[in-house]
Amino acid sequence: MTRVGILGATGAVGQRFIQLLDDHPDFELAAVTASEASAGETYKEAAKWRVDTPIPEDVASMTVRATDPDEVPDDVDLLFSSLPSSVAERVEPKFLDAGYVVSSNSSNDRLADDVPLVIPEINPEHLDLIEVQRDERGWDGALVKNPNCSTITMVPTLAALDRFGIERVHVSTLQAVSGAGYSGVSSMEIIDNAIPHIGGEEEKMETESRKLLGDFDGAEVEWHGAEVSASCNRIPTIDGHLENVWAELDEDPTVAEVYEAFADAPTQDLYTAPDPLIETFTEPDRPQPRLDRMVGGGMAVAAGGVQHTDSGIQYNCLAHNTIRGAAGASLLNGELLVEEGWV
Ligand SMILES: NC(=O)C1=CN([C@@H]2O[C@H](COP(=O)(O)OP(=O)(O)OC[C@H]3O[C@@H](n4cnc5c(N)ncnc54)[C@H](OP(=O)(O)O)[C@@H]3O)[C@@H](O)[C@H]2O)C=CC1
Ligand SMILES: N[C@@H](CC(=O)OP(=O)(O)O)C(=O)O
Repeated sequence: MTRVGILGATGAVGQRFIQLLDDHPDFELAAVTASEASAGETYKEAAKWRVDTPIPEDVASMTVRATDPDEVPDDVDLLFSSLPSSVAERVEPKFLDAGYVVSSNSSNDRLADDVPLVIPEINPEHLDLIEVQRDERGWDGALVKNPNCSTITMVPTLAALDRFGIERVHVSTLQAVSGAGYSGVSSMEIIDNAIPHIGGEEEKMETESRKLLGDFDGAEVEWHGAEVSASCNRIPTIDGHLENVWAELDEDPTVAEVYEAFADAPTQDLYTAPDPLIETFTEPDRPQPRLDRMVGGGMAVAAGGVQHTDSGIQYNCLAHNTIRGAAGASLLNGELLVEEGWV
């Protein structure tokens, strides 16, 4: 068993970690941290539990610790981080200096040259950037990031299409309110409405996707050369980000060849990894958030509606933003870190 901890365990993503870690065959939850305001309380007292399964009994009675390396037991081998990025930026390096391996969902440092930004099925080899990171930063620990939830929804489909050569991508998103956290968008703002702006999200999709699809030569990642432009919108769904993608390719595949490429997407032999990675739908009105966000236990990407247009191949994709887009993504990176001997 690998003993794990969660930094920011009482939040929306932290709660998903707890749900996904319950009954995990290889990970044992040994520590939960949050802000000073929650430290010292039991988890049940500190967390405003919103997930649709009960708090596991053993977690409910755990004492929440302050988010400080001195508060976390030394025998914890792996930490998952779901702190606000402004906090993570300040706090994660302290854990890395103290020798912890951190699989983080927070957006700080995702684009740093020496930080692996990883989707295990797509670019597991980027994990070897840890060697470069340790040389450059002098850390005994290691920092690995998963991408933004909208980015991770689209990138597996782009990786599949890259066999035809991706030149240019346009994407328009319809993102669920849970992506902004429980108090992120007020009901008066979002009911009967759509908001055509999510701060920083477009830039994240445009940059993180190119790093994820880039080539790693053992020393650095050369970003993919495709042009990516994104337009991000908030809509009143609870979970599941739906995206309309236009991909301009070097080759001109048939619709059937595109579906075949999606169905061939690689998988990983890891506990939380779905198989297949991409569930395909040939019905023109799928995928839909309410119907399809739980494909592969919330860890798969749903894709469908493939057609030829004057702007290239057009299709729709969808993933669960707090599972594949957040806690599940970090958890899967943790499983890869263990599998590859970094923990
Ligand atoms: N919600 C989502 O769908 C997604 C979120 N993310 C990212 O994941 C991260 C967490 O998001 P989310 O769970 O929604 O956020 P929440 O605000 O729900 O939770 C934040 C967590 O961090 C803790 N925390 C806050 N301030 C501090 C501090 N100063 N020191 C230590 N701990 C602190 C909170 O503890 P306390 O309860 O004591 O305040 C809580 O446990 C963010 O970086 C977010 O951008 C990424 C993808 C999707
Ligand atoms: N911005 C995303 C959620 C999020 O927090 O993303 P990131 O992990 O890049 O901070 C959304 O609103 O749906």
